[in-house]
Order: sequence, then C-alpha cells, then structure tokens
Amino acid sequence: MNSPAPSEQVRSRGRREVRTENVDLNRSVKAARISLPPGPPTTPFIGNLFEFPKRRLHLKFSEWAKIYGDVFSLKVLNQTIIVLSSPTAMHKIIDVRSTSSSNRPKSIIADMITPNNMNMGTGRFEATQLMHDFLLSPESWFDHLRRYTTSFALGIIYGKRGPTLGSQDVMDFMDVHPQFINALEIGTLPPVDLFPILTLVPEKWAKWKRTVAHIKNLHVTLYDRLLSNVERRLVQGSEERGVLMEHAIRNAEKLGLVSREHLLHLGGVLLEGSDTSSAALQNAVYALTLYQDVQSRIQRELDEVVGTNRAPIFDDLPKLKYLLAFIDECNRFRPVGPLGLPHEMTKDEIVDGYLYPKGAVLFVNIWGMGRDERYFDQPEEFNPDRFIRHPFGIKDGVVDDPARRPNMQFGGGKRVCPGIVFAKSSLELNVANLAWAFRFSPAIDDATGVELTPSLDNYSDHIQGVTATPKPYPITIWLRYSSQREIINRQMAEVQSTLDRFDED
Ligand code: HEM
Repeated sequence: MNSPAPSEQVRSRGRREVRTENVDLNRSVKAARISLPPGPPTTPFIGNLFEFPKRRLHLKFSEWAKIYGDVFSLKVLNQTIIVLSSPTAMHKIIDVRSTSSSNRPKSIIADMITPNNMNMGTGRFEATQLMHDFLLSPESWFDHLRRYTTSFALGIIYGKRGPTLGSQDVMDFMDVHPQFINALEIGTLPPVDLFPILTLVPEKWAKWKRTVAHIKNLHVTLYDRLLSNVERRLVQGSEERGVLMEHAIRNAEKLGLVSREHLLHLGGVLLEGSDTSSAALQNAVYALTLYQDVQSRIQRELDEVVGTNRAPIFDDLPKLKYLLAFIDECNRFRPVGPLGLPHEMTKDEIVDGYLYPKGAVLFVNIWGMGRDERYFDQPEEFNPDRFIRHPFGIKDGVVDDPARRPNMQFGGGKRVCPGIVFAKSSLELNVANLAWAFRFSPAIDDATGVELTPSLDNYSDHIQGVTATPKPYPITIWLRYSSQREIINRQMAEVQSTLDRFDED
C-alpha cells in the first residue's frame, strides 16, 4: 500500500514550502498548488459522494488503500477526507503534527446528543465478580461482559459501580448506548453533517430530530443522576473514593469545567470506555470458542504458570506469553475500532509533498494496517504464533515499517486513548481468568443436534458503529475442574466487602 509519489514538480515545490517555516502556509499552499494525496477520481461538485461506502467504511477504505496507497484522499461534496493506512502515515500526521491534527470532526448528531462533547479501580475485584457471574449463569455470558465493563467504567468515573444486570445505571446505559452508536452510524439518520441545511427542518417533519432528542434525554437523565450522587457524597462529607468525578468537582475551576453541564458531559468517558472494552472481551471469547486448539494451548500454559489451586493474578501475566500473543492476534484480527475515532485538521500541513488541508477529516485505518500483506503472512488467518515469532506479528524476512509501535489501536497524538492502561490490564486479566476457569465450546442446536459454530469471519456478525461490536451468540461454557467452583466462590467472598463499598449511594 505504498503511496504513489506526487509529480516531481509538485513534490519539489512542496519540500521548498515546508522548509520556509515562518511563512504563511496557507498562502504558500495556494501559490504552489500543492495537491491532496491521490485517491479515486472525483465528479465535479459532488466528489466521491456516490462511491463513499454507506456502512463498514474500513472494508472499502482498505481496498482503496491497495490501489491509491498508504495515504489517499476522498472528497464528499466540499469535505476532504484523508485515510492513513500505515504506521508511518499515521505517525507523520497524527503523532508528529499532533497540534494541527487533534480536533475531532464535527458530528452534528453527536453534538446534539452530548452538547459539550467533553471526552477525556476496582478492576481486580470486578474481574473476580465476572468469573463468578459466568459460574452462576453462563448462558448470560455476553451480558455479563457488558455489565462488567459498564460497572468498571462507572467505578472509575463515579465511584459507584453497577453490581447486577438489573442495576438501574447498568440497565439505562445498556439501553441508551446502542441507540447512540446506531444514530452515529453513517446511513442510519439523514446526512446532516454533509447537508447542515437539514437541521433547519422543523421537528414535526424531521423524525430524526425526535430520535436525537430522545437519546439526548436518556443520556442527560443518566449522567445527571450519576453526577448528583457524587455531589451528594461530597456534601455529606462521605469518605472519598478516589475517582475521576470527585477530582473534577474539587478542581473544576482549575480544569476549566466552568458549568455543571461540563461536569455532566464528563460522563462521555463511560461511552468511550465501556463498549470498546466489552467488544474486545466478546471477541476474545468468540476466538477461544472458534479455535479450540488455540484454547487448549492457552489452558496448558495457564495450568503450568498458575496451576489449578488459585486463579490468575496480575503478576502471572508477563509469564503467559501465548495468552498475550492470543490477545494481540484478537486485536489485529478484529480490532474493536477499525478506523479509530476520526481527527480533524485545524490548519494546513504539507507532508511528503501532499497537502492535508485545514478542515480535512483523518481516518486511521487500523483494520487495513492489520491485514497489510507486505507485513503479515496470510492476514486472514487467525494465528497467535505470529506474535510469538515477532513482537508486532510481522512475517520473516521483511523490514518492518519503522513507525510501528505498541498500542496503535488506541490512536495517537494528543487524543490518544487515556484508558489504555485500564483497557489492556482489564482485557489481559479477564481473558486469563476466564480461560483458566472455563472451557468454551460451540452450542448445539437442540432441535437438530448440529453444532452452532460462531463466526468471526463474516463481518456482518458485528454491529457496526464507531466500535465494531460482535452480535450475541449462544455458546457452551463448562467449568474446567470441579475444584474451581470453590476457589471462585472463596475469592468472591474475599472481595465482596470491597465491592460493596462501591455499591453504596
Ligand atoms: C479495548 C479497549 C479500548 C480501545 C480499543 C480504545 C480505543 C480508543 C481510540 C482509538 C480512541 C481515539 C484515539 C484518537 O483519537 O487517536 C479512544 C479515545 C478515548 N478513549 Fe479509549 N479505547 C478503549 C478503552 C477505553 C477505556 C477503558 C476508557 C476509560 C476508562 C477509554 C477512554 C477513552 C476516552 C475518554 C477517549 C477520548 C480521548 C479524547 O478525545 O481526547 N477508552 N479510545
């Protein structure tokens, strides 16, 4: 997916412009007529409007990257979109030119739902409850994972977790979140970002406005209740729980959180943290179920390193090499954010002779990077061993892209995901716990006796939004050794009092 070089003339002009750092770049760009990165041919006025994919953008973007290169551009009406499909392409603009590339593009719908768009533990104990929940009601495994990540995020932000699937906060979040993600998906609602004039249509004729108002109302009600809870605890002088919202309220002025509305919208962290983490865990459970040999090998390693008399702990993780390789392969094979979160250019930049104009939307094509045949052997195969052989899973005999680094799926520059540490440690410990305690196998259809094999191959098995969330699927979950029941129950009893403190209002 190499970028075709721009014409020599343009390239040499581009280089000259970059060297004269103090000049007005906008003026220089006009004078030099520096071009956008290459891309599919455009039609006058509408650009690539008709070819622009309606759903699952990452699949089409990855196809185009093979034709037009690691950096290609699209035009949709007068909106420029630039897609970055290699670590070097991402590094040069998202990391190195972070000051100019860290805006989030405007999404009128997201803004209407979360007006200020302010985006910025109890993990070990929650992980024990997750194992315990799987033990008590394995058939609800999919929802247990969602409860766990929602509760974990609620704990980090508000210091009040959601102990059961029936907890009000968990139920409300699980109700509103899919509606929100669905509303943001291109094609669900009218394209108001492209045609802002649509926002002028009165609500009685614009059903989408009523949908958006409804989702906003659900969000505000939830965030208001959660914030009020923290405010009440602080007023009552209750012992602080060391969580994000207490810090934000105490330091509101210093942090520029000038109104209660700002605090209210810090709840957005819940959106970023919960769905991504549960999708990553759900993908891992699918992969364990689908690739039985891989599961057996993980379990042999767990038995050697951890044994069967206790559950895994954080200190075990560095020794679980195959398990960590499995998680890396899951992230490559089914990244939960196939295009990350889009960025927007706040000023013109020229990189390698191409223009990244102010206002352009940037997508980091994590999906395409993970299946780039220049670096990955048989990228459509699920094979954790590639990460045993090479830290980034790169095939033998090739020189890797020098800009590749760990955690690329968490974005870069100033907007890099602030939840990396939480997300990674939670994923690793929970996969270790679940694979240590349970055997996962495909469910059997009661009527036909046929195995219902879950599919990770068909991307339609994922609900596509900003996050690619797998759809629920029945599987069979067995306890590996009967002695583990007692160990899990005992560990749960040990952490219960700590968890209880985070259940109180
Ligand atoms: C597997 C789990 C996760 C993945 C793959 C993930 C990925 C990402 C990505 C790609 C971005 C955009 C970065 C960019 O624009 O360059 C992001 C932003 C963000 N993430 Fe995560 N994330 C995960 C878990 C979490 C968790 C657990 C939390 C919080 C507890 C969190 C909080 C956030 C926040 C607040 C932002 C917005 C940052 C900003 O706009 O400045 N994420 N995440």
